[in-house]
Formats: sequence, C-alpha cells, structure tokens
Amino acid sequence: MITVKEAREIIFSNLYQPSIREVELLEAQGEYLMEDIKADRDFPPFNRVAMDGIAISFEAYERGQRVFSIEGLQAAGMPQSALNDSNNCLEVMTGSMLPKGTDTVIRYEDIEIDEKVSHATVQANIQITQEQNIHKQATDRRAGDLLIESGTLLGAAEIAIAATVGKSTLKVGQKPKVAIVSTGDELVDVDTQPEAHQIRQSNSYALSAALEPLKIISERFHLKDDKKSLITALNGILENFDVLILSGGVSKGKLDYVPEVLDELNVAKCFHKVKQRPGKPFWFGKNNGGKVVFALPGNPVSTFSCFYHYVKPWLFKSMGIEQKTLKARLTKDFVFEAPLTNFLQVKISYSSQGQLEATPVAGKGSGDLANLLNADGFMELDADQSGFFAGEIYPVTIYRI
Ligand SMILES: Nc1nc2c(c(=O)[nH]1)N[C@H]1C(S)=C(S)[C@@H](COP(=O)(O)OP(=O)(O)OC[C@H]3O[C@@H](n4cnc5c(N)ncnc54)[C@H](O)[C@@H]3O)O[C@H]1N2
Ligand code: MOO
Ligand SMILES: [Mg+2]
Repeated sequence: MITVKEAREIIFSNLYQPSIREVELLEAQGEYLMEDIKADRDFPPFNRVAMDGIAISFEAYERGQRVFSIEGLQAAGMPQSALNDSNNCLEVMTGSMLPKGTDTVIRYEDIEIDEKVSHATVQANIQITQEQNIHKQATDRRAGDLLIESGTLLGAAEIAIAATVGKSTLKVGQKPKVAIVSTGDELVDVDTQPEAHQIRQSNSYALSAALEPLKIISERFHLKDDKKSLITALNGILENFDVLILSGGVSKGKLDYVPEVLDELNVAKCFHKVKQRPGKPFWFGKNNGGKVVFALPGNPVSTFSCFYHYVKPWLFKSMGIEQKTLKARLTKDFVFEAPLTNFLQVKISYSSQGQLEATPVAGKGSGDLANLLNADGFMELDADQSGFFAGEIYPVTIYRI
C-alpha cells in the first residue's frame, strides 16, 4: 500500500493537458488564464489629477503667492490644457490630465473661490507640498510590465485589469469533460422513496456540487453492480469524457467489480489502496488515450475526502495553478493509533489573534454522511505519528467557509 505522499506524486505526474480556447472577457470569470497579460500603457498613463481643485505652479506658491487668478478648467476626458501664466491657476477635476505648466493640486476644501473676480485664495493654515494630489504617470506599473501570469484563476480583479489593458477576449484553458459515475444496487435517486433495503444516493450530487464552483461541467451516471453492464457503460463513458470520477465498488466485496472492470477496459492501474483514513481503497488509473479515472471508495465521507484531497488539487494543477496549503492550530489533543494518514474532520474557527483553529469533530466513520455538516474541513495528520496535541499546527483542507 502506498503513502498519501506517493499517491499525490503519482496523481500529479498524470495531469490533464488543457487545450486553449478564447472567451469573451466577462465569460472568463472562474476560468484559468492561458496567456500572460501585460500593461499596454503606463499605470496611470498620464499625470492624473487625484482631487478636485486647482492646479498651480509650486514655484509661484513658494514665492509667497496665495491668490491665483483662474484661467480656465481642465475636466476629465479633455485633452491636456496648459497654464499660460505661472502666477495663475486652472481648475482641475479628478481624473483629468495635469495641465502643462502645473505641478501641484490644491483641493477645493483648502481654498476660497471668488466667482466674481475668478480668483482662488489658498487658506492661511494650509500646508502645500510640491506634486501633492497628483497620481504620477507610471508610478503603479510601466508599459510592458507583466500584470497577470498565465495560469492565474480569473476573478473580478483580473477581469478589471484585463479590461483596462484592452483585452476584450482572453485565452483560457479548456477544462476537462468530467463524468461522475456512482455505482451500487442499493442506491435510488433523490426523487425516489427508498425501500427498506435501499438508500438515496448522495455521492454523485456531492461531486457535482463540489465541481460547480470550479466551473467544471459534469454529467452524472448511475450504474448497477453488474460486471457486464459496467463494462459496456464505462466503455462508452470513457470514449466521451476526459476524466471519470467513480464512487463505490472498489473494496473487497463480492460485487466490488470496479477495479477488474477498469482493467478489462485497459485503464492501467497506477495504484489501488492508500495508507489513509478515510478512503483507503482509493483506485487511480489512466488509459492509453490519456483518460484519467479516479475510482473513489463509496462511503460518503471517503468520496468527499478523496475529492478534496486528490481530485480537486489535480484539476487545479492540470490548469497550472498551485493551491496554497492552509494550516491551522489544533485546539484539542487527538490520538490516532492506526499507521495511516488521518484526514480528521474538523470545525474551523479563528482565535482572538485571527489565527485559523481546528477542533476535531471525528464523527462515526466514513459512512457518517451527516457529520459533513458538523465539520468544515479535514486536518491532515501524518501516518507515522499517533499523538497530536493542542497547539500544534497541521495542514487543513476546507470545504466550507
Ligand atoms: N473486507 C473489507 N471490507 C471493507 C474494506 C476493507 O478493507 N475490507 N474497506 C472498507 C472501506 S475503508 C470503505 S471506504 C468501503 C469502500 O467500499 P466501496 O468503494 O466498495 O463502496 P461500496 O461497497 O459500493 O459502498 C460502501 C458504502 O457506501 C455507500 N455508498 C456507495 N455509493 C454511494 C452513493 N453514491 N451515495 C451514498 N452512499 C453510497 C454504500 O451504500 C455502502 O454503505 O468498504 C469497506 N469495506
Ligand atoms: O476508507 Mo474507508 O473510508 O475508512 O471507510
Ligand atoms: Mg464495497
């Protein structure tokens, strides 16, 4: 049986290679950028007036001048005007170009304007410094600077930056087509009243819902624990999808056919069974056509945990995105004797200093679906240790904020 670390290495060495597609700017939200975005102009592209008021030549102010005759007005959206006489001023609006011949902006709040004679007088108690209230050209970024690197997940900030540099379309990664396949004769769908021996199936809904925020479209299938029909159905699904996420049928049961069926369909096993709880019977493989299969153990908490610890990071990495590892402080001692990595269910909170904290809510095993509601995530506790103590810090994967 391999370790969690080895399982991750194998999964990450079998990434999906996304092709590139071009989308309209607003459709790019939630997609993965597949080009570098550079500044087409300086940020800001001109000396930008940052306050409504008057623009003067500081030299006149230094000479002791406090009353400035108003020559005119420079509004945002007007080409740059010029101050004719350096003893005068121009009224300037936020967002306008700083007029030629001026280098200092004084806010309306700091002056008195006499409309009749068109004079602006600087109030006595006001300190003026040269170049104040000017957002100088190129102080934020220079033309040609790299603004957004390929591989970035696009959100509102990136969309705003792309808009300002004139990118009306963006090159993004084509996400894989994902099939979610649940298996099990005991399972009926959500709209069915189960018989005494049946339960409603939830894993495929959990997986679909977990994929949705990644903007990955998936299709759900449900298959019976019957070898022949599994072979036929999975063969078709493998042809039409890039990635298969199966749940159930991977353990030691007489009707757990998934590993042998995948073998018959020439999906080469990369591993079966990982030193972890939950999710020990996890199976992972790939076929010659590059189709990847995650066959997750059917117990609902196992399926859930394996998705967040393997499938999601694999999808992110395939798109060139490094996920940040979050860490939290354990609030209570916890003992776990088995030589397995324990993905312990935890409730996440913040300490009074704002530090992430995790409180164990272990639940009653990987069949305890309802315990997903008590926890917000999993804390990863190493296989080679059995005592974990309050105050210690370990990695966490959070599925709910
Ligand atoms: N003799 C052994 N038995 C089991 C072992 C073992 O090592 N030796 N491992 C246990 C562990 S750990 C797990 S996890 C499960 C994994 O089982 P399978 O992947 O074969 O899954 P199934 O047998 O199909 O189902 C297990 C359990 O989960 C429920 N289930 C399955 N699919 C869904 C679904 N879509 N929605 C809701 N619930 C689902 C199913 O009804 C079963 O109760 O094996 C242990 N056994
Ligand atoms: O791996 Mo199983 O998930 O421990 O129940
Ligand atoms: Mg089973």
